[in-house]
Amino acid sequence: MSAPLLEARGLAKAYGGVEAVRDVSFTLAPGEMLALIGPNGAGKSTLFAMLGGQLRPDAGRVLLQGRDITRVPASGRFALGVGRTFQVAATFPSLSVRENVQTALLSRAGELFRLMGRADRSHRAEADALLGHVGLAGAADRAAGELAYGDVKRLELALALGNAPRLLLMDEPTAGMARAERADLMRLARDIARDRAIGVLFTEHDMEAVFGHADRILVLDRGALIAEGPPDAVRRDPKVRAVYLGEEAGP
Ligand SMILES: Nc1ncnc2c1ncn2[C@@H]1O[C@H](COP(=O)(O)OP(=O)(O)OP(=O)(O)O)[C@@H](O)[C@H]1O
Repeated sequence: MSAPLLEARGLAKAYGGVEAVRDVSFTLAPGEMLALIGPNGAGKSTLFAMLGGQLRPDAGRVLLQGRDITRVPASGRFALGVGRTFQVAATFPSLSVRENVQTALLSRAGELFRLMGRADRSHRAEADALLGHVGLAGAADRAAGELAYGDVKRLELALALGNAPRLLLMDEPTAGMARAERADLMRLARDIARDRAIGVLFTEHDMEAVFGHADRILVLDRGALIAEGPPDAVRRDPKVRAVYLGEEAGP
């Protein structure tokens, strides 16, 4: 059997006396949408940062297609095909939508230093193809700063795809979006994950986005993984229900 796309083995991290993440293990397959949920303070951000390379675990391993990347920093993981989107979108507002994607493509190719005067020509066809994938073909010439928020999130997805990731880490992809836009973005991410065999791990507070669009869900509580499985099984799980009982965002 080939190695999973991503494997976490016994990850742990403590801040002083607070065990933020305790012995967490899971795998992620190519093309799979895996959600990471849990109440406030459960350890989601800490786990996410260990997978992205922003934080070194106290114990445990992170493997990408069987390769141990535990000690590889974020920049090195990016080069190995680990992409990331952020809660607050990172775009250049004064550049056009197309130029934003061209810039990401140039930076992948290590050509950023030659950017001046070239962005208008370089990687134009590839940028337009990516914008087509995320439904922004009609907005290519607009300044990124003029986009509606939902479209900024689509642009961010196009920027992440510019690096041809194998694994995409999405931190609260639908934060701040209207309900209808949220479903659209999640569908888009899911289609892209399947079409390109990209494994997607996302944290999310919006339970509709999670239970409607994840193939599988990991549930953290006080640093420990208390449940893992497809949405229906996780929704019925008594441990999960107990954790979310009385919480507004309960599944
Ligand atoms: N830099 C830090 N120093 C000390 N304690 C921290 C630090 N970061 C997180 N913690 C603690 O670690 C635990 C896990 O926090 P973490 O932010 O990973 O949870 P979370 O699930 O992402 O929470 P939220 O949903 O509120 O963002 C919490 O008890 C938190 O207070």
